[in-house]
Amino acid sequence: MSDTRIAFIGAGNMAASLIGGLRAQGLDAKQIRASDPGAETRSRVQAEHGIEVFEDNAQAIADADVIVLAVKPQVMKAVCQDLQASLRDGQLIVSIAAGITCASLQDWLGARPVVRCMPNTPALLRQGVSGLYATAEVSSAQRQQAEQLLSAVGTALWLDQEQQLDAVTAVSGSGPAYFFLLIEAMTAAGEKLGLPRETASQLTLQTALGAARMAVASDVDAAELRRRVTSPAGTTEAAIKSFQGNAFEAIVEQALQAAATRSAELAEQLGK
Ligand SMILES: NC(=O)C1=CN([C@@H]2O[C@H](COP(=O)(O)OP(=O)(O)OC[C@H]3O[C@@H](n4cnc5c(N)ncnc54)[C@H](OP(=O)(O)O)[C@@H]3O)[C@@H](O)[C@H]2O)C=CC1
Ligand SMILES: O=C(O)[C@@H]1CCC=N1
Repeated sequence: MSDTRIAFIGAGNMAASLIGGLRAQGLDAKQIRASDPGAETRSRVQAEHGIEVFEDNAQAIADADVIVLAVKPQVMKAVCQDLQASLRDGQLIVSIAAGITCASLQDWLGARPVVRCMPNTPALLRQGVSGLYATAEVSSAQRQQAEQLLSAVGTALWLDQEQQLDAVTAVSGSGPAYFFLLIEAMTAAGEKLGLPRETASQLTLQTALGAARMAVASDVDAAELRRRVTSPAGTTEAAIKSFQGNAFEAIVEQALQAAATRSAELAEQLGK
C-alpha cells in the first residue's frame, strides 16, 4: 500500500468506511481519489478524509493502480460502460457490489483483472471483514494489492469459489445490520423493563462489545461461553428458552438464506 494509488467510484457509505479505514491506517490523502455525482457527498467526503473527490469518474481513475467500484448494483452496468474507454492496461478493478458477478464486470469492462469482494461497514474503524475472489487475469502482485487494501481495514479472507460471496454477503456484508437490530431491540426492551433509555443503551452496547471481545479472545466456542453465563434454572436459561421457543436459530437461518438468495437474484437480474 505504500505507494498504491486507489480510486473509488461512488463515495457513499461503504466507500467512506473504506476510505476512513485506509486514512486511519496511514495512507496519504494524495494516494486516494473518489468520484460521486452528489455535490453534498463530495464536499462531505472531501472534508472528512482530506481527499480529492471528483464529479467525473474518468478524472478520478486517471493514474490509479486500483479502481474500487463502490456504486449500487443497479447502476453498475451503466457506470462500467461509461468507464471502459478511460481505463488503462494494468489497472486492477475491485468491485464491492453485492450480487454483481466477475463475468458481468468483464463483459462491461473488457477482460480485465477483477477482484470481487464483499467488505462491511466496520471497515471505518478498521474492524471490518471481507471475502475476496479473484479472476484468472489477476496477477499475484494485484492479488496482494487487493488483499492489502482490504486488510488495511480489517480481516481479508480469500474464497475459492465466486458463488461463496453470496454466503459472505449474508453473514458479514449485511451482518452489522443484524447486530444493530438486536441492539435496537434490547435497548427498547430494557426501557420497557423500567430503565432510562440512555442506561438501557449503555448496558446493551457495552454488553455487545464485551461479548464480541470475549468470543474473539476465547479458546472455547460461543456455545461454551453461553453455557458459562447460563446458570441452571437461572435468568439466562429463562431468556434462552424464550428465544428458542420462538425458533431463534431458524429465524436466523431463514434471514441469512434470504440475503444469500437476494445476492444471487441481483446477479440474475442485473447481470449481462
Ligand atoms: N453499505 C454496506 O454495508 C455495504 C455495501 N456494499 C456494496 O457497496 C456498494 C455501495 O453501497 P453503499 O455505499 O451502501 O451505497 P451508497 O448509495 O451509500 O453509495 C453509492 C454512491 O455511489 C454514487 N453514485 C451513483 N451513481 C454514480 C455514478 N454514475 N458514478 C459514481 N458514483 C455514483 C451514489 O450517489 P447518489 O446517492 O447521488 O446516487 C452514492 O453516493 C453497493 O454495491 C453495495 O452492494 C458492500 C458491502 C457492505
Ligand atoms: O444491503 C445490501 O445490499 C448491501 C450489501 C451488503 C450490505 N449492504
